[in-house]
Amino acid sequence: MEPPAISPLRAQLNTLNHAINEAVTLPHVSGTLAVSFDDLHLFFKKPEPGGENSDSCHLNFDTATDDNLELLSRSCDAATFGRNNEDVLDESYRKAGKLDASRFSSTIDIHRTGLLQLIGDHLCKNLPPSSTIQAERYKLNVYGKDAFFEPHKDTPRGEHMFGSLVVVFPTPHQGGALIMRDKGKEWTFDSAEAIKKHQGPCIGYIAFYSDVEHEVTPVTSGYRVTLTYNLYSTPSTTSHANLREASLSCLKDAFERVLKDRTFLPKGGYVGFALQRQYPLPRQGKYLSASNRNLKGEDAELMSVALDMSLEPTLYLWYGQTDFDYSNSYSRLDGVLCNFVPRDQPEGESFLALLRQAGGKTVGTTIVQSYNEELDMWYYEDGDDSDYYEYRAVTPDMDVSWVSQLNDNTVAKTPCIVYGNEASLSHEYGRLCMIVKIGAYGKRYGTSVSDVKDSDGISKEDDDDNIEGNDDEGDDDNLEGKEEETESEGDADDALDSL
Ligand SMILES: O=C(O)CCC(=O)C(=O)O
Ligand SMILES: [Fe+2]
Repeated sequence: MEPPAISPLRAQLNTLNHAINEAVTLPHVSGTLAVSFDDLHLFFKKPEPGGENSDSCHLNFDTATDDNLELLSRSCDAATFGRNNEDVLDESYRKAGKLDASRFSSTIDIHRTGLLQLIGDHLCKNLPPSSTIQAERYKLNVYGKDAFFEPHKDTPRGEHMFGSLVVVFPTPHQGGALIMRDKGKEWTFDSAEAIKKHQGPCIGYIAFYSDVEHEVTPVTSGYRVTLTYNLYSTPSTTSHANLREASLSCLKDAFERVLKDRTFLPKGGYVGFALQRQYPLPRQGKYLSASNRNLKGEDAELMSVALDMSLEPTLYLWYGQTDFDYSNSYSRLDGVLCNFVPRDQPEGESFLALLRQAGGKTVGTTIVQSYNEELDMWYYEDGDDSDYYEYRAVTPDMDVSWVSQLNDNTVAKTPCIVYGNEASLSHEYGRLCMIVKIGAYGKRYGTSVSDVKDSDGISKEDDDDNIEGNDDEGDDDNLEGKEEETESEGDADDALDSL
């Protein structure tokens, strides 16, 4: 059977989706960096059976002997990792030694090496020039023969943590490559080889978004010593993007083409994008940060383009509804959009009802019809052949046309067992979506946000109740930065308290 014709709306949404996929940026950066001999000193505490009065030892990574490194290795504790909310010691998953930050001192000053600018140029292109990146020293890891670390994602330690940095010291070794996997792609950084080729004192480095899965392959000889850092970006208070025009233009062109097309949502509406990367969420009961400038890679580009075009992009957590109760009605609610992180589901209560009570917006998907020539009929792309516009007993707060779909039942949490490098603290990864408000044809592009609000063809009711544009100058606690919303903020707070 011939594949069914794609509806004009789906074709337009696909144009945007392709442009986003084209905008993909590498989620990591790696290489070697020349440093001075003086940057390579390490002081560490040798363990004493009794504890406290342990001797201090010293080595320089440029000249360290096997004996020096063996002593360092013996001074380490066995490295644990996070499995859900527990720190676990399991040598079938992670075999390595580690020293906590309080047990060693290194002379390398990462903020002085120029490495953070380089990382920022690759991973935080959207940050305004005034923003800075901070590297928080985390742990020293020592991998002897056969040591390794199985695939995991680094545990998020705050909303503004965007990445991880691994510095590899120049000790002779083989194996211990770092492999990263992301969206079906794989990259390997063999720091041992890279360092071998470098003349003079150097370090190997690799920085990546911390939601990128990574592993360390077994070391086959020598000692591999790494220093890890958590990377944070400061929330910015200046106007949005600093993206290079070249990388933006493709996505912007696609947006412009679609918006100029009079058949694309002629009366206006909402368009949804599943964000490509995962982000640390604030703790339960807190509002999502308005720090949408801390988005990563292609998500940052999408946000920048939408802001640039005055499209009122807003970030939400999406809770999908999968268990429809058709016996009750023909209602078709696809899910709820929340700008807060809900508390856990109390037993026996309807989670979606609670989300709604707390201020979540119920969402239906705009029906996209396609024509099948062979059968000479129109059908609904999502396979639902009931005409739910007629039967929909519960009207969703809004209909969204999805450019890219979020499908999981609940997407606020990384599903199943979470392997991290530390037991989860107050943050966990969540998937977000961005909803963009599109004005009616003739009033959508080049109009200011306030023009769009008043006359975009979206019903007044929608304007009042639904998505309010995020105040981009908002601070961490999102709604506190939203001046117009004091009433609903209070409501939402009360409702959250009752969760
Ligand atoms: O030592 C390394 O190369 C990576 C360590 C790591 O992935 C971690 O500590 O989370
Ligand atoms: Fe890691």
